[in-house]
Amino acid sequence: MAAMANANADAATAKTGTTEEQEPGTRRTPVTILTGLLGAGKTTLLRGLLNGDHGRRLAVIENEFGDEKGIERLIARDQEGASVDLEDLFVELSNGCVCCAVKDDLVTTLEGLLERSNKFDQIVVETTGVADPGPLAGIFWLDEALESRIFLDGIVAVADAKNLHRHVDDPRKQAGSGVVNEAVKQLGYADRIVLNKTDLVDEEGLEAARSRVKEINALAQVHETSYSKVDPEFVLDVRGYTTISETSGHQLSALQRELLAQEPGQSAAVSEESGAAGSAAGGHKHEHEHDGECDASCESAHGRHDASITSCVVRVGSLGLNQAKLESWLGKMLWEPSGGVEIFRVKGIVNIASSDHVHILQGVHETFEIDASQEAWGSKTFPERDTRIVFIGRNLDVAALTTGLREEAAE
Ligand SMILES: Nc1nc2c(ncn2[C@@H]2O[C@H](COP(=O)(O)OP(=O)(O)OP(=O)(O)O)[C@@H](O)[C@H]2O)c(=O)[nH]1
Repeated sequence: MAAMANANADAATAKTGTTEEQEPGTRRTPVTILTGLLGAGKTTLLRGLLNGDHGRRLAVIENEFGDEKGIERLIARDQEGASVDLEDLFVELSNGCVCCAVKDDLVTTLEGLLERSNKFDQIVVETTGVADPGPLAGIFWLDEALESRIFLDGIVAVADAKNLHRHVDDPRKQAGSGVVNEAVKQLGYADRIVLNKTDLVDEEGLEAARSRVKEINALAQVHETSYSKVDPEFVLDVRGYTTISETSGHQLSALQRELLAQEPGQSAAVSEESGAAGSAAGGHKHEHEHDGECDASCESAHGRHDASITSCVVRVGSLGLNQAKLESWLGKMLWEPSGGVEIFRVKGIVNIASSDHVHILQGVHETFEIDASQEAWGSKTFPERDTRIVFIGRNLDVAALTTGLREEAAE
């Protein structure tokens, strides 16, 4: 509990740019997105969290299937399981796309909920019925300028070790099949993966599940569980998207270690620790603008996917990059991808030629930001200028990404 209070105090401090004590009621509330296929163990995990002795008061927001086909109702439950009025927030989730029409509603409603109630320290959004957590992540990873009272803490995926292969390598959902593989996508977006139901597999089966998870997502920390028993901190204190000024030196070093642990140009091993990263206060995110309706790019976020989702790390050594060019290249990669490429998650340490400071790149779905950290190149943690970017996505071609970065983003 103490850790949480401190973390929130830090966040409030960073946001106002002062070291003053936070005003009561001004702290930002973390939002956790909980994803995973039916039966993987999400409810078991939630039950454990709601009954857990971690000191956080959780609001769980889940979809309630309504009478009308395709319409679900979001309800919140507090620690005692009592449902909390969400002002009849109805959201069309049937196609998994909440990125367009309901973005503002959802955020406003959650903020309203927080205004009215000091009952919650953290919100967990369970995404049953939403195959694709990407658009939700984009919604909750809000711009500092919005003065939002909520922030995205992390995406947690629960996977069933016994059935992982059956879902992830479903022959009906392979490359070129034109069918979305939700299981792969959920793992691809995750910051933390709870590899559950380990009691139902032998060591060989577990190893196979473990390595398949790592192939898909090299960045996420993975915890193997039976009955979703995890340390609450593992899923509730991810800080996966916090701004750099909210990020401790420890976390930044963790990100550095994480990136260093990855071999260039291939699917990488899962790191020991996941660091939070982001931008300095005052940085701004680059978002793909939608105009209220589901457009073609929105369609691509939930329409046709295959199972060719992996992670890779792109390195360009000491080559100095130009921030504007890098932003423009990333915008192109994220918003106008070609050749079947789709990037879910991007995270890295970047050498911007014009700056002495280590820059951090952070992106999810169609939103990204690059900003200076307080660390300078030449420090113990960052002795040499060196760019390392991890991409998680579909049809990634590490050679093409490296060439693109070299040719289009160099100073
Ligand atoms: N053997 C075994 N059973 C488990 C484990 N975790 C959960 N279960 C059981 O699996 C079933 C599904 O678990 P839930 O937690 O309801 O899964 P869920 O992801 O919430 O499922 P939906 O609500 O349908 O999306 C329940 O009967 C659980 O008791 C586990 O680690 N091992």
